[in-house]
Amino acid sequence: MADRISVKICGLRTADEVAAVAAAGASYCGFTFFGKSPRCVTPATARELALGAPVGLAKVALTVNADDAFLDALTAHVPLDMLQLHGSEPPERVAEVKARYGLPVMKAVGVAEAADLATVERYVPVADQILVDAKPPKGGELPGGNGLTFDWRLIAGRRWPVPWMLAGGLTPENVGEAIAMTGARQVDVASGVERAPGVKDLARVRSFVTAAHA
Ligand SMILES: O=C(O)c1ccccc1NCC(=O)[C@H](O)[C@H](O)COP(=O)(O)O
Repeated sequence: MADRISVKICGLRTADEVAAVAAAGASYCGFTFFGKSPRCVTPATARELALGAPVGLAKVALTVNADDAFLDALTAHVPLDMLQLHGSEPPERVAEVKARYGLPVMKAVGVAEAADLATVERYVPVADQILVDAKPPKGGELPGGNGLTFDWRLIAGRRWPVPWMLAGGLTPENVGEAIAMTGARQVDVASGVERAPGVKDLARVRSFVTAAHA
């Protein structure tokens, strides 16, 4: 039997959300550290959530062009399993972060057209994982978490020599089709399982994980 699809639910803000995500069978939970995001949490809140997370649920910190001072404080304070770099960090910065903190690093890359796949290739030698996400709208406030899909046919059948996750506009309704079309073995969602910006709908979280696993 093929391995089960791994699911990451991103942008958690409460202990109830963390517990529900774990109980639903997700593999990763994400905490967002980006001031303009409705999903933003402080390191102090993330610490409490991370300390209360069940064993086996990987805790991912999402940052956007964070400097060493922020990452030093974050990693000293919050027990984390992975760093997700969601800004315009170049490959050299990904390598630097990986070496400095000794944590696996996932680099998000926005895809809107075939040419963007060359960007994915640039990160393959340095990132532990790649998050293949929709490209954010030009001039938008958020570099991710916008609920936008991209044309999944662009990556149908594509394989990279590092683990990768599919993200961007996924929902309980479309995640099965997205997996079937792209061959993704890992999926990530933020807004598609919310009832209001930054507030997870726990029934949709369960439906998403069930649909991904099906
Ligand atoms: O979720 C945010 O608010 C966010 C803010 C800044 C950078 C990235 C952000 N989210 C990134 C994620 O990991 C999302 O899960 C991914 O972009 C997909 O989001 P969505 O389309 O809403 O499922």
